[in-house]
Amino acid sequence: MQAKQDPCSHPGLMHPDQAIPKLLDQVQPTADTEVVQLNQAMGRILAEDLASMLDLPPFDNSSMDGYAFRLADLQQSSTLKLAGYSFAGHPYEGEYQPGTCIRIMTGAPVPACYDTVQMQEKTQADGELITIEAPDATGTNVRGRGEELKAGDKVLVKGTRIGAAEMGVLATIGQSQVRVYRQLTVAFFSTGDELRPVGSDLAPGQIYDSNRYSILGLLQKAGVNWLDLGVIADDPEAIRAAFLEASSNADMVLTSGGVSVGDADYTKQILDEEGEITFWKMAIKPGKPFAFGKLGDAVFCGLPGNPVSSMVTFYKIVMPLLQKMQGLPPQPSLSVKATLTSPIRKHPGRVEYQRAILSRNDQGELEVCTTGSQGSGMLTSMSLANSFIVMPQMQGDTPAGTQVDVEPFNEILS
Ligand SMILES: Nc1nc2c(c(=O)[nH]1)N[C@H]1C(S)=C(S)[C@@H](COP(=O)(O)OP(=O)(O)OC[C@H]3O[C@@H](n4cnc5c(N)ncnc54)[C@H](O)[C@@H]3O)O[C@H]1N2
Ligand code: MOO
Repeated sequence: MQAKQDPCSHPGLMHPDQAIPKLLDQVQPTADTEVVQLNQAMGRILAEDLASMLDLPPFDNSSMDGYAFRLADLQQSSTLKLAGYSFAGHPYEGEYQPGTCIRIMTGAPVPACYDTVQMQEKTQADGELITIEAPDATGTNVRGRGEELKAGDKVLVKGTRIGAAEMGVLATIGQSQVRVYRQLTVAFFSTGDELRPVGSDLAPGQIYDSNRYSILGLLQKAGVNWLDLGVIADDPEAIRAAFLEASSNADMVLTSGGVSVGDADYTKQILDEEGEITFWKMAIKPGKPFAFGKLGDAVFCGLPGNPVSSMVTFYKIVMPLLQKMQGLPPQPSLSVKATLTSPIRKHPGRVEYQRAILSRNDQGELEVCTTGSQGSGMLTSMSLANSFIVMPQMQGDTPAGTQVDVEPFNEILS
C-alpha cells in the first residue's frame, strides 16, 4: 500500500539539495575589504592568503628546563662543567668549551655550539658539576628553527574565519593587523499584528515576538552587523516602508512571517511590487514557505513565521547564503549515522529536520531520539535538541532501531 503523502506537500516543491545551490548561485561574495587591528579581527574573514615572515620557531630553543650540551661530549664523561645560562629572552652568549654545558629553561635559545638538551629530572647538580643521563639522540628536547614553518610558507588562506587559534597564529607570525572582508549588515523585522515585544503586556490573541530574538542570536553567531526594525504590522504600507528602510541600509533583508497564503500574508506581495521574488516554497519540513528575492541591491529572505520553521530555514538556507556573501568557502554539514531509539511518524513528501538528542549508549554506540512533539510552533523542541534527524523526502513512518542520518548542530546553533 502506498504511504499517505504529506498533506502540506505538493509536486511543485523543490528538494533542498536542488534548491539551495540555485539560491547560492544568486548571491556573490562581497568584494569589499578593510584592514583591522588584530584585536578586532575575531570572527572576521580573511581577505588574503598570508605567508609567514618568520621561520617558526624563529630560533632553536629548548622544550625542557634542564641543561644544554653537545651529546658527543658525554662520551668522554657523563659529568660536564656548567659554563653559563640561557633563559627565555636572555640567550647564552659565551664561547664553547669542550666538556661544558649550560643551564637552560623552556623556550630559551639553544646556542649553536650545543646540540641537545636533557631535562632537569635526568641530571644531578653538584655545584658547577652536572651529571647527565645521556638521551637517545642528538637534538633531543631541541625545537629546531623553522620546524613548524619556514619564512614564506603559507599560513592561512583567504576565506578563513578568524577564530581563537587563528588570532594566535596571526600574532605568532607578527601580524599586528589583517585584511578582512567587509562585515555584512542584515536588517530584520517580524511581521504580524499578534506580536508584542517582550516587556509589554499581552492582550487576548497576542503572543510575544520570539523570532526576532532567535534570529538576532543566529546573526550574532554568523558574525554580521544587524539592524533590528522591530515588529511591523500586517499592513501593506507599513511593510513597504520597512522594506525600503531595510534595503537601503543592509546587504540582506530578513523577515519572518507573512510568507504563506493567509489573507494578511503581505510579504510576498510587497516583495513582488518593490523588488523581485525568485523563489518560494521548498520540500522541507519545517519551513516550506520560504521566499527569496532581491530588494534593490539587497538580497531578500522571507522566513516562515512559525518559530521552528524560521530557525530551520535560517540554518539550512540563510546561513549558507550569508557565508558565501561574507567570503567563506562552502561549509560542509557534518552527518553521522545513529540508531533511532523511538519511532518517527512521517508522511512522504518533504525532507524533515526532526529536532533530536544524539548521545552514546553504554556500549559507546551513537543513538538518537526526537525531542518529542515536532510542531513547528514549538520552539522548545529546538532548545532541547543538539542535532537534527534528517528524514529523506520520500521516507514514511520509521520504526525504532532504524539507522538514520543525524546532523549535529554546528557552532551556529549550539
Ligand atoms: N493554507 C495554508 N496555510 C498554511 C500553509 C500552507 O501551505 N497553506 N503553510 C503553513 C506553514 S508550513 C507555515 S511554516 C506557516 C508560515 O506562515 P507565515 O510565514 O505566513 O507566518 P504567519 O502566518 O505570520 O505565522 C505563522 C505562525 O507563527 C507565529 N509567528 C509569526 N511570527 C512570529 C514571531 N515573530 N514570533 C513568534 N511567533 C510568530 C504566528 O503567530 C503563527 O502562529 O503557514 C502555515 N499555513
Ligand atoms: O513548513 Mo511549516 O514550517 O511545516 O510549519
